[in-house]
Amino acid sequence: MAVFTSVTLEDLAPWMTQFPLGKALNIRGIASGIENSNFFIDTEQGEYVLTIFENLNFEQLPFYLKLMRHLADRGVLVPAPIANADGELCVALHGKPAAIVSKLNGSSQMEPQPVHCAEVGTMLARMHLAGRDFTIHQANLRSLDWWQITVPKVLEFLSAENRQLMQDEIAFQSAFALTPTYKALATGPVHADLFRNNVMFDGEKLTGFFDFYFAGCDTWLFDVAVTINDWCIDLASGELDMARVQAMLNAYHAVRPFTVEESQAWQAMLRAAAFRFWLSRVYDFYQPRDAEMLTPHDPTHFERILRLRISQPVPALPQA
Ligand SMILES: Nc1ncnc2c1ncn2[C@@H]1O[C@H](COP(=O)(O)OP(=O)(O)O)[C@@H](O)[C@H]1O
Ligand SMILES: N[C@@H](CCOP(=O)(O)O)C(=O)O
Repeated sequence: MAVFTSVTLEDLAPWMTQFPLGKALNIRGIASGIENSNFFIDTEQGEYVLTIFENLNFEQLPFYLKLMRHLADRGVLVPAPIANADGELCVALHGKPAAIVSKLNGSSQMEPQPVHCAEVGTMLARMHLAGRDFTIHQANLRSLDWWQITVPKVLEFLSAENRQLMQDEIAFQSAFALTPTYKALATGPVHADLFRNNVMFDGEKLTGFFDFYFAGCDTWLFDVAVTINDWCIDLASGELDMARVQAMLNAYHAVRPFTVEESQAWQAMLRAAAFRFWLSRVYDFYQPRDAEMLTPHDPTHFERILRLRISQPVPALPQA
């Protein structure tokens, strides 16, 4: 259950008067989700999502909410945060930061076909381009610096074989980040967690990306790699599905062409994207937060994917 802070219509009605959305008519909790308390709300203006942030604070939230607003204003399909009468996107409710965003239609597509992957590739490229003039900088908080701090904390929990894999990969990625090829990669705001459960579809039509709370500034190629490693694989084996890979990469490339340096970095970046989620899943598994709130994801899934991306050739990026 993902309503950690409960809100009634009586609580909501006076709070809502600061937003230009008319009267609140109905509120219902959203059961899925693991981080925050989420609600669908109906107002005189339409349907919205209210989120009460359980972990992020008032200093951290402007980056995420302003990025979503910036992207929405440029036609990227993401929930648009609604400002109150003072222009604020984040306002206290029951003493915690809260925001109202537009509701996306549809549901997550958990068994994607090439047509869905092409939609995601197109919107991802549009999102990267639209983020170029976003002026707030926040690093991806789950990138190399975090990996280097976190690896020593989890090594003791791993088998000798996996310890070796983790040490080899952090050494490889640390060295790769110093190369001219890596330094030539385009960067900007990225979603960094664009898994199947963070995108809405209405049939074959994408209606939006959401859950931006791992977003940060990083290489665009890392974002592509994270997305490919979830959307374009056989979930049981972790093997890439070529039809879905080609559909996503070609659609992305048609909007924002890949560069020569990105082609050179592609396999390393697929490894980085697998490594990032292997590490965070191992960390969450052995150092869980409030246990009753969180069923840790299976770390072996991304260990398997990492081994495959190291040992097998990866499909080339399209070239101009
Ligand atoms: N803007 C939105 N429009 C429609 N549904 C949404 C929106 N934001 C969240 N949801 C719904 O709420 C659920 C939980 O949201 P999520 O961001 O995954 O929560 P958490 O941050 O707690 O993990 C999603 O699976 C989705 O069904
Ligand atoms: N996608 C990550 C974990 C983040 O969870 P989310 O539900 O907020 O996307 C993983 O699979 O490890």
